[in-house]
Amino acid sequence: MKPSVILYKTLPDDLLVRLKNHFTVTQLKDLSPETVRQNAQAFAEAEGILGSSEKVDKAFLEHTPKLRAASTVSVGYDNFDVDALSERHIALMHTPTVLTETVADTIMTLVLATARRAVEVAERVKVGEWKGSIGPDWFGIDVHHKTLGILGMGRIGLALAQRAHFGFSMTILYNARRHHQEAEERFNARYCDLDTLLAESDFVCISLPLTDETYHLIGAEQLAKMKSSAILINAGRGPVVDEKALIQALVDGKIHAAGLDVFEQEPLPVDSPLLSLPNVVALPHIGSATHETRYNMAACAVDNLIAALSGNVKENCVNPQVLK
Ligand SMILES: NC(=O)C1=CN([C@@H]2O[C@H](COP(=O)(O)OP(=O)(O)OC[C@H]3O[C@@H](n4cnc5c(N)ncnc54)[C@H](OP(=O)(O)O)[C@@H]3O)[C@@H](O)[C@H]2O)C=CC1
Ligand SMILES: O=CC(=O)O
Repeated sequence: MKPSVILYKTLPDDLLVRLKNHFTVTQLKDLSPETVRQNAQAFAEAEGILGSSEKVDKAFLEHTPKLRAASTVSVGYDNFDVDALSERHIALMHTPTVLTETVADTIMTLVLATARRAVEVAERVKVGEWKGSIGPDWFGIDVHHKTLGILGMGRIGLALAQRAHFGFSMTILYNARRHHQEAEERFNARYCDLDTLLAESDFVCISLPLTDETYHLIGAEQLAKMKSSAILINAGRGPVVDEKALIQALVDGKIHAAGLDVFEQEPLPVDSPLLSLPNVVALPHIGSATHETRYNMAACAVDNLIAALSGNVKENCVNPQVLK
């Protein structure tokens, strides 16, 4: 008999067929307590789950006594209680690498859009304000040859450094838990402590995961250390930045602008003060959202679940110790 799995995300048709070739699939809209209650038998039988963005904690796991693998269509896994999964010997699979280049492109988009005020001035054109030669009140600032500070020199940080170094002749500073020889050798990146990076960067780009250590890593104190001409870009996770402190820093002119793909609450509430600030570019968490990359992520997640439930994992496992 095929193992039972819960799918809580829409998959392209061919990937759904691939999943169904291996498993008995119950497709549900989410993992909310209500959905779990209404489908108690399916959760009781499930050996695998596949989807994204839903919280998977101890309380959820009580409803899935047979679970052996969870496959997330994302690289970030802060919505999973990894310790609780590991205690139960449940493998957590994720999708690194396939999205790296696309997310780095998104970060560069935010760098350029904020520096050149592309969204703001395009809106002005649309409402008919472009009536003659533009003056300094529509000007932006240069990106090329500036200093880019990267918080988190992992896969995405490295791909960003490549773009900034070769494409824009930027000086690269970075902070991570350890030194990254590849970044230093290929992109002449310089390791800095956080305070130095904040003080010297024209652009501070966050590509960090959300963990206990990175929660509110950037607050009022850190924002005050940035240049008043500097721009903050966050494409890691919203709660890495204290959003209230960021709004205050933008309102007070402590920093020049912000480009944000992630927020403390998503979707961003329509009454967020961020939306009324002209120097903020707010994107709806589109870091990896291209047709090609989202397809590749879904395919990777399907293959990950097949590998995990057939005891054939070679890569992409967050807690490989459970496989021993
Ligand atoms: N906006 C979006 O749509 C997307 C957002 N993301 C986010 O980007 C994150 C990074 O992805 P990826 O680059 O693949 O992950 P990696 O694991 O490759 O890189 C993470 C980097 O963060 C560093 N880091 C972790 N904790 C700390 C800390 N406490 N202090 C300093 N540095 C730290 C790591 O340091 P070290 O190298 O020293 O271990 C590493 O350099 C994801 O976890 C996710 O949250 C990812 C994809 C899309
Ligand atoms: O935010 C997206 C991810 O893949 O993580």
